[in-house]
Amino acid sequence: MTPPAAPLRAAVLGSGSWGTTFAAVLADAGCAVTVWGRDAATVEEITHEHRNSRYLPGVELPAGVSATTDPRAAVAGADVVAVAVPSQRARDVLAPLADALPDAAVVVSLMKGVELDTDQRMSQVVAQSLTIDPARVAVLSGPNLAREIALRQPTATVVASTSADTAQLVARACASSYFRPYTNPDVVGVELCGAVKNVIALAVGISQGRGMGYNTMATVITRGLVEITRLGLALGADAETFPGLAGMGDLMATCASPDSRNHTLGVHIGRGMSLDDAVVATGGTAEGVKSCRSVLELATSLGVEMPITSAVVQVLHQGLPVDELAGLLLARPHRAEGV
Ligand SMILES: NC(=O)C1=CN([C@@H]2O[C@H](COP(=O)(O)OP(=O)(O)OC[C@H]3O[C@@H](n4cnc5c(N)ncnc54)[C@H](O)[C@@H]3O)[C@@H](O)[C@H]2O)C=CC1
Ligand SMILES: O=C(CO)COP(=O)(O)O
Repeated sequence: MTPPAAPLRAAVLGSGSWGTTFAAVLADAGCAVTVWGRDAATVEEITHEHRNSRYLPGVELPAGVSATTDPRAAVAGADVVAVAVPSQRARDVLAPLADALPDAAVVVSLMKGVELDTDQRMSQVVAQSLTIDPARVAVLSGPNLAREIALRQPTATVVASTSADTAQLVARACASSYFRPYTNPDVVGVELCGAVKNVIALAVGISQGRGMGYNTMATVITRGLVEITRLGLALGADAETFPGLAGMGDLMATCASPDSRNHTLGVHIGRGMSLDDAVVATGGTAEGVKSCRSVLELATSLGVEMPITSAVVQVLHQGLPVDELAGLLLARPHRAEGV
């Protein structure tokens, strides 16, 4: 009889809402998990009280999750390292760990952003800053609002990697009775879906903040998916990814849920709040605020048209009055539907 496989050891970098929730997912799937967090009080609370009251109030964490403020200790001996810090901070967090990462470890990005300045996707940032083969990197993305998962409500996700072995290892590490991973070799498509849906959720939030209803929401979501698809195809993604969990699935969850920070921030903007005030009122990381600019830059460099993304950039960063947004989009030349 073959002995049962040894439990995997996992590290999670980032003790915010998704990092802490994913640590619980990994523990429920049978991994021994260490979370790295910057904040000593949060680290203490996770380890000794099995809670993270700042980011996941009311949620009890599995006993198999402990935490440390030392990132090198967190990754020591890990088979799987998950990264859940704000995208724009990933490079600073990871680069000092390049010589601490175990040789056989795979790294999974949980982040949904595109780096400003370089316009790189997070899997590219991960591989570069840790100086590892991209085949050791995976991306996990899907309709995965942290709070629902922390309450163990069922959902599915996509684990993408250019290496089937890497994707399967990450899927094995996180699969449980409430969390179902599907693997996909299309890293570019899965990753773009996760980053750009945040921009579309901002646009939906803005329209709802202006009092618009479901027709507007459905129009923005549907044409938003067209924009995401257009950019993805220009970058070599697989067309089948976009109607899947990482594409349509995540768009639906993020654009519909009041738990989404991007959606919520958009509502504040739609109601007339300044960007600075909306960031504070929303709390947590709303990746679309920064990534809308890098996504638009990427699209422009490829000659890809992204009118909703462009309108969000204009409202958030270039002073376009919110009540001119709809007119701007609807005044565009008429065309045939489709990508
Ligand atoms: N919350 C969610 O439902 C989901 C979030 N994500 C993605 O996960 C990533 C992390 O998001 P959340 O955990 O939700 O954010 P969060 O705002 O809840 O937590 C962010 C964490 O990063 C830490 N942090 C902030 N600045 C930092 C810095 N300069 N250096 C190191 N750490 C820093 C904070 O202390 C905190 O622990 C984002 O890319 C987000 O798009 C993906 C799926 C679901
Ligand atoms: O990515 C998410 C759900 O899949 C979370 O969305 P927000 O980052 O907008 O909260």
